[in-house]
Parts: sequence; C-alpha cells; structure tokens
Amino acid sequence: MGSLADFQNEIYLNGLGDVLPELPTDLTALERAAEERMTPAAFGYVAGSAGTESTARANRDALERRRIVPRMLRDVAAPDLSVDLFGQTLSSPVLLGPIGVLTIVHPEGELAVARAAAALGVPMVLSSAASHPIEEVARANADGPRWFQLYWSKDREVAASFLARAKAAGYTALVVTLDTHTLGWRPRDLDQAYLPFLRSIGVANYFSDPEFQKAVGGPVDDSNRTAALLRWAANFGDPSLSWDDLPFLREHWDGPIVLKGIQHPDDARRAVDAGMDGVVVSNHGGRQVDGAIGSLDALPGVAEAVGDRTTVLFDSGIRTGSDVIKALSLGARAVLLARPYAYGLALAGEAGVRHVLRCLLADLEISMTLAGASRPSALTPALLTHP
Ligand SMILES: Cc1cc2nc3c(=O)[nH]c(=O)nc-3n(C[C@H](O)[C@H](O)[C@H](O)COP(=O)(O)O)c2cc1C
Ligand SMILES: O=C(O)C(=O)c1ccccc1
Repeated sequence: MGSLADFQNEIYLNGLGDVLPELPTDLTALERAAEERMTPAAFGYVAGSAGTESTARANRDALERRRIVPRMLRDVAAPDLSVDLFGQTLSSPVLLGPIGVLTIVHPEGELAVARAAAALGVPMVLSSAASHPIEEVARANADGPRWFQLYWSKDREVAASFLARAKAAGYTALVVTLDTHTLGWRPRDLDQAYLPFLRSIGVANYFSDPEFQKAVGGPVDDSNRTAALLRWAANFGDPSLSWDDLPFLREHWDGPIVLKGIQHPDDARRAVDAGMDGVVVSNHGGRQVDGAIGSLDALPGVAEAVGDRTTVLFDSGIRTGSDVIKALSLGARAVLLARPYAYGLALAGEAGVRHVLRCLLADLEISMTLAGASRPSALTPALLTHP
C-alpha cells in the first residue's frame, strides 16, 4: 500500500490535467458547503449542539489552544501510522464515530459510509440509531473492521437482541454510549420542531428487531406505527442506569467493551475497575451538556488516571491531522471522526466520505512527519505547548 500522503501528489498531478478536487480539502470548510445541499432541518440536526453551543466551541478552543512544537532531524522517511486496538492492527489511529439517522443526510446513509470505510480499511462504529439495519450495513462493509455502538434501551430484551445481532453479523467491538440517555436541549431542532425518529428515520434496528416487534404486537406497519414510535421514544434511553448495571453488558457481549462519553477521571477509573476494556473521552460533540468542559481539556486527566491500564479513545472536535496529533499526544490511542464525514456524505455520498478520510489521513501523515514523529508512539505531551 502506498503512503497516505500520496493523496497530496495525486491532487497536484490531477491539476496538470486541469482536474481539481470536487470538495474542499480543508475539512473545516465542508460544513458551509454541506449547508447549501441539505434541508435546513437536517443541517440543523447535524451541525447543532446543545444550548448556546458553548461546548461545541470549547471543543475547538481546547484543540486550538494547544500548539505543536515541531522537532527536526528525526528521520521520518518511513512513517507508519498503524496502531493496535483490541488485537486488531489498524493502518491509522482513526475510526468513523457513530452517527445515527444518516439518511437525513444522504439516501444511502450508513451503507455509503460503510463502503467508504471498507475501501480505506478504517473501522466504522455503527450507531444503534442507524437508518439501515445492522445486518445490511455489515454486508456493505464485509471486510470490516466493524464496531457496534449501543444505545442501552430500557427494553433490556431489545438491548440484548441488538448485541446478539451485532455479534452474529461479525461486529467485533462494542461502544456503549452513556451520555445520551436523554437528548440534550437542542434549540436548533426545537425551533424547527424536528426530530428524525418521529418521522421513522433512525429506527431501522428497532423496527427490524424480533424483541421490539414482540413488544408492539408484530412487524411494524401502518396499524401499529404510532404505537411503535411512541414505544421507541419511551424506551430509547434509560436514565436509571448505574454502575451496578454494567455486568449486563458482559453477560451479552464477549468482545471488547468501550464506554463512550467519559469526561471525569473518576468515571474512567470506575470503568476500568468494572472490567471495561476502554473509554472514549467525548462530550458528544457538545450536543448534550451545554457548558461542559472542552473534550481535549478532559483528556489529560483521564489519560493520567487510566492510560496505563486501558485503551483511551477520543472525540469531539476532530477536524484536521493536527487535531489527531494533539489528541494522541495527550494520551488517546485513536480518535473518532464524526461531523466531517457526515458533511462529506451530504456532498458526494460514498465518494464524499472517502474524500474526507483521504484528506484527514494524508494531512495527519504529513503533519506528523513535519513535526518529527513517524509513529503514533512518538506523540507525547512533550510535543505540545502547555494550555
Ligand atoms: C448527527 C449526529 C448524530 C450522532 N449520533 C450518535 C449516535 O447515534 N451514537 C453516538 O454514540 N454518538 C452519536 N453522535 C456523536 C458522535 O459520535 C461524536 O461523539 C460527536 O459527533 C463528536 O463531535 P464532532 O462531530 O463535533 O467531532 C452523533 C453526532 C451527530 C453530529
Ligand atoms: O443526535 C445525537 O447526537 C444522537 O446521538 C442520537 C440519539 C438518538 C438517535 C440518533 C442519534
């Protein structure tokens, strides 16, 4: 396989034939481009965050405040960005984070994302709230790696059934999202009175589930659709969950389990003490608690508390190669990319997601070598200025 940075040469060479990239190569420019192509409600759903959106801004601020101090003469001629994660070797420290309801962005939704992820060998974390069922997305991403994200339903039979289905469809790792037992207060969506689920988007896994169907008296059709949607809404998340409930996950999943939405070092310690295999330091892209700490500001404390005992992953605000460098330098083993790939999907379907991944990975490899690091293991806090 060629270097990730070959994409840069390819772009310049295409220019000799007057062929320019169809999408911006600065991934922060995608949001504005996507806004022109999406309905206002769908764009608001993806771009929006909780409250005054101060947490979303804090995520970017935390990333921009820390600066890289590049080092010279370190022989970076043979970069290798691969990382080991739960016994799998990934060619780069990047995964596609879980995003539900992707058919509001593009009709092919998660299927297009799965094909793009497979083309680049990047793991896709499939959301419980996907617009296509677990099994169908697995077929679109047959070579994997495939990870599954659980929204832990109040309906324990449904939650257990999701885990069994994911296992049977060859998903290898489980991400359990803890920060969204209830949707955050999201003014953009409230002002448009827009919730995709009530329009039957993002419920594919539920409506196709035998346990869910049992609970609503059979397959969902026009006769029981409203009852099914109400049941979904009532049981989607469970605010009563506590640390005592974690054994349920082990009973129903024999692979690695990662808890997503961890911000406090004590919660990270509890996760490890409870036998979990990893944590994702994340504030859900600022979509849940307005006023929450910028995600990168939470990372050093978590890494210090549990970094030598568990796998720490990171998301919320990742837009560039340098952002990945900063997260890895502060203790993350890998990062989850989220909104930028949804914008790539909006703009050009599968090809748009591939474009986003190729840009991020080329930028990452180039920026790492220019900073004097040819391996993720060379990224340490010493590479960064203090906050
Ligand atoms: C439209 C949208 C839908 C999302 N759906 C899910 C989901 O189903 N499950 C989940 O764990 N996180 C979900 N997230 C959160 C992302 O996985 C991730 O934590 C967050 O977007 C990171 O912030 P960033 O996109 O600004 O980098 C969603 C985020 C967005 C923007
Ligand atoms: O919108 C979200 O942030 C989110 O995580 C979600 C929650 C429920 C269903 C789909 C996505």
